[in-house]
Amino acid sequence: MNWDDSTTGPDDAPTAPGGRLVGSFADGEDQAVEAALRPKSLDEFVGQERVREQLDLVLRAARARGATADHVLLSGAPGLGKTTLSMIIAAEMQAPIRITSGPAIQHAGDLAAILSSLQEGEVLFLDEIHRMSRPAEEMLYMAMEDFRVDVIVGKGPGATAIPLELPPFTLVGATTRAGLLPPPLRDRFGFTAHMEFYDPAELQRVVHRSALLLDVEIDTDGAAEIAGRSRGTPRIANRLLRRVRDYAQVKVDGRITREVACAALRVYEVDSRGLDRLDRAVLEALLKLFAGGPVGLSTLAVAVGEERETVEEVAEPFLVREGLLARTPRGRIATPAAWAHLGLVPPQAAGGPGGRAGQGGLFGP
Ligand SMILES: Nc1ncnc2c1ncn2[C@@H]1O[C@H](COP(=O)(O)OP(=O)(O)OP(=O)(O)O)[C@@H](O)[C@H]1O
Repeated sequence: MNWDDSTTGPDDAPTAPGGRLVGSFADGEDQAVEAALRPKSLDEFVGQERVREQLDLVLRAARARGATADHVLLSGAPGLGKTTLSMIIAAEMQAPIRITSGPAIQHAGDLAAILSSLQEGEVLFLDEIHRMSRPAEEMLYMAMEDFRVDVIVGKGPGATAIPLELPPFTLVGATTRAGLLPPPLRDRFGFTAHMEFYDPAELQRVVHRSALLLDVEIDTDGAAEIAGRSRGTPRIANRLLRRVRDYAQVKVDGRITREVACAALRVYEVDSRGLDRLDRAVLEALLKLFAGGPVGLSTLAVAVGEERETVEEVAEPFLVREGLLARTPRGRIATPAAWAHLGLVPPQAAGGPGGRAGQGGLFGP
């Protein structure tokens, strides 16, 4: 996704309907299986060629110098492999890793406790670093630069700062919103990588790799079909693979072909472009009720019976990224691709209200 901070939010923010198959945040089941599916080295990590190459250099050079690697900032949408990459950094540096997140660090003292217990060379993975509290963030500046923090003891005029030396460590910060990071924090990272959405060929490799680890038989077309519906995100690819595997086990002989993948994903209502029921409901309302727009967000939300925020934060980012919907100052409008995807004819072309063309194969053969 063009994870453009100004126009998009997480595509399955907390308002998302529960258990969304194409949501990019990890659910309980994901967390249970993700450990088994995570690549353990840079060589195993699929795609993101430039990031991999640059990171490889950073880590090799640090290893050759016998030094701790520079701090690394990883930005990109959820499920693209930021946690995985942080673990790989630790593995490649043969260092232990400590995992925490911005929301877990509300007080500077929370951060001081973590920092003061780090071992030399340890990797500290700080997920959602943009959600850390301000005082903790300021403490981090000094820790990153000078490997030192000032612990404030007492309150008011009697408060004193006790300097605390820290062992050299590597901070790996992860954020979905690099634009929200204050520049002084961003500037303290020696290496910054933006993770892009994966192309279908890369996702196909992710699916094949995971199928092998899960002991699932899948052919090239079956993997391509799952990859094409995974919204550029390995986490979604792995989740769709597991659901298709269920279908293949119960309905056929366990082997995943294109036909099996299409039939399974029809059951789960994930269409050929990776849209789910909510995404299509928004598009259908826009096309059928409002002739493709422009229509205001609130009106559109009422039409689909969802909260405004759900439409804006859950459905729209992917529709915008796919070039199916545009946000304009006058309201939401559908693009020609949206008409084509739902197999409908725009009013101008039909010479009247939007008409139905032959129903395109929304879910594949
Ligand atoms: N490049 C990759 N190659 C193979 N598998 C990958 C890759 N990137 C991610 N995955 C798989 O996708 C899943 C999600 O990855 P990960 O947890 O690292 O994402 P994330 O960006 O940290 O997400 P979040 O921001 O929600 O924590 C993992 O199971 C991992 O195995």
